Amino acid sequence: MGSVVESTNKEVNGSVAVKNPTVVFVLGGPGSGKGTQCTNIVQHFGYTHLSAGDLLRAEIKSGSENGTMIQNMIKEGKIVPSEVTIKLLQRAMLESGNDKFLIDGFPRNEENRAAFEEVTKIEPAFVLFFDCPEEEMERRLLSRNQGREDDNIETIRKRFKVFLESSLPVIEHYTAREKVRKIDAGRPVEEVFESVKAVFTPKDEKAD
Ligand SMILES: Nc1ncnc2c1ncn2[C@@H]1O[C@H](COP(=O)(O)OP(=O)(O)O)[C@@H](O)[C@H]1O
Ligand SMILES: Nc1ccn([C@H]2C[C@H](O)[C@@H](COP(=O)(O)OP(=O)(O)O)O2)c(=O)n1
Ligand SMILES: [Mg+2]
Repeated sequence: MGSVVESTNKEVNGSVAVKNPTVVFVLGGPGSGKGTQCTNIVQHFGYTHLSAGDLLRAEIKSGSENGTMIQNMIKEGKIVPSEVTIKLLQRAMLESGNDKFLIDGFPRNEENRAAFEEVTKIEPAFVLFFDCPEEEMERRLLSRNQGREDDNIETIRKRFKVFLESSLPVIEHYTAREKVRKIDAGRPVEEVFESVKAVFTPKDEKAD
């Protein structure tokens, strides 16, 4: 017997998908603090955190047939074809049993964005954008110490270039649709989270 959420799931393009999920895209440059703030949001607001980068790294570790391709692209700071990433996101959404998701680090380019919309028919509730100076992001990435193959200065420079050229246009797309909630992410973690909380708290629950 499935859970309540599973029993109301629907078919999209031949595969089962979560019915009417709430999706928030969490975007920002590498090292802007997406993962850190998502952990805080999960604790306070009951979302499931899905990091596209974490899902891709788990896919490499699992020894899947796409593993080598994903690993090479991540090392080069390039963006993996959306077909691969969207399948991982869809599977994780279903497995979570939840219907509220923070999708962290996706969509990272126009191809990601258009394909997700086409395949899932999901429109994000809003887009949380962590805006952080590049020098600060570089400092954070060089001291992240998670043993990531892409946290070296050569790959970091490539990732910054991809962010400016490919990811910022996605943020502009949603800005034009009034979906972007921009946060000054260059401040200490707790201060950034105060601003994040204000975005997630319904207006009628806010103190005057
Ligand atoms: N506001 C902040 N100030 C200082 N360091 C931060 C802040 N937010 C995150 N960090 C640190 O910076 C590094 C990158 O943060 P992370 O959340 O992994 O960013 P992203 O997912 O956007 O790459 C981590 O080591 C994290 O602990
Ligand atoms: N939508 C995505 C997200 C990440 N990737 C790949 C390419 C990115 O440079 C790496 C790392 O992404 P991740 O979000 O974990 O990196 P940051 O948290 O921003 O430092 O994964 C991707 O190909 N497509
Ligand atoms: Mg991250």
